[in-house]
Amino acid sequence: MQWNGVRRAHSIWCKRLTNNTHLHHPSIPVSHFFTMSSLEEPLSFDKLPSMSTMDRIQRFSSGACRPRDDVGMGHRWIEGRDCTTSNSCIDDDKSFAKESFPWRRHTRKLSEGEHMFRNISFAGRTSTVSGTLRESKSFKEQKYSTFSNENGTSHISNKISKGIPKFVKIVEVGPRDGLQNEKNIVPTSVKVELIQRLVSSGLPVVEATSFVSPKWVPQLADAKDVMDAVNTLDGARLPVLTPNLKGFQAAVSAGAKEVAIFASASESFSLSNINCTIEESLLRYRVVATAAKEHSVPVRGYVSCVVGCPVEGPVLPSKVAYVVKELYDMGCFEISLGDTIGIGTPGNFVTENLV
Ligand SMILES: CC(C)(COP(=O)([O-])OP(=O)([O-])OC[C@H]1O[C@@H](n2cnc3c(N)ncnc32)[C@H](O)[C@@H]1OP(=O)([O-])[O-])[C@@H](O)C(=O)NCCC(=O)NCCSC(=O)C[C@@](C)(O)CC(=O)[O-]
Repeated sequence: MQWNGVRRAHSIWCKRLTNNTHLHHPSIPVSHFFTMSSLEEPLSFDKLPSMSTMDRIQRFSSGACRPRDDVGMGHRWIEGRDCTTSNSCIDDDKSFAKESFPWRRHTRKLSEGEHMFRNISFAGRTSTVSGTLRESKSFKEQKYSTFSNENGTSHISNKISKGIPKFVKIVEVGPRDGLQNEKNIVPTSVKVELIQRLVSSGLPVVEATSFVSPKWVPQLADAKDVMDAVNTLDGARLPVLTPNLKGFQAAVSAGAKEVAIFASASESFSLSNINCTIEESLLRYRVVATAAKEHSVPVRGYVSCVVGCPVEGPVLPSKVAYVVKELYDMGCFEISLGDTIGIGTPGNFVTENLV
């Protein structure tokens, strides 16, 4: 599978950046994407027919432990705390406790009542979330669990095998999503080379950068220079994030041929990430979408926190559906559903009646 090829072909830089690849199912305009870590489920898609039911459940459940070799730089997978092998998460957990906790892509199980204390950094802004798992917003209280009985297991198993797409579209977002939280500024030339290599590896879509406020995301302040250098690359689409009209105009001036707008299904996440409510963001994005239409620039849409939010906990599907419909009505040709904090497992999706 292409994913394997990408991981093998590149240096540790690229390995880490494939941690930020988003997968899209192309057969419907509204597609699901889950931000995957390096040896996550995509690697197993092609192997699924030969896997036993229990293998499938383990691979797709939140209890799976990531072998140390497969942990990308800076992306620690801390689930599976019960592991006891030399590849176990126990060591990871110790160092995990010492390091700062980027808000995205990390989850870990805490015992009931254990204190949760996180520095959550949304693109340059850091806030602290603290509480215990007994508190009302905890995922545990909200019945985030994987099925463990036989009926549940076979139900998930059936769902998984029926739902496996025949084709998976990879949207590589490493140069943008992978870099945006890096403290040390990566030189523009390195970013450009990274994009060139990702494109030459055969990836069809490589999100190149963001035309966002440099005050919020200093790492991507060179968006114009990056785009100037890569906008003539053949062989892949190179969308860029645009949070508002200003960003859209700058992107188009720099030669961007596709843009992405990014809303959230969680009010708190929207405020933290783009400093406005969901409704305000949709107003902005309508303006961007209209301008994009005038310039014949395709617009991808993102909806973040479709399973849960680091602040609010579980997110209702109806909230997700609302934002998706708005983006769809604006003209987004594709909408990615983002499991932004990496908690989505087959048994983890909240149904309206559980909340
Ligand atoms: C949305 C804003 C701009 C609001 O930021 P704000 O501070 O509320 O906006 P503002 O309009 O008051 O502008 C503040 C300053 O930024 C400037 N500014 C304003 N817009 C731009 C722009 N486009 N390009 C360059 N500069 C800009 C503007 O000109 C002004 O400059 P000043 O007058 O102070 O010198 C800010 O919050 C922002 O840039 N946020 C971006 C955050 C971000 O990039 N987050 C990460 C991406 S989202 C994500 O990762 C989720 C996703 C997509 O991966 C999906 C998933 O995984 O779930």
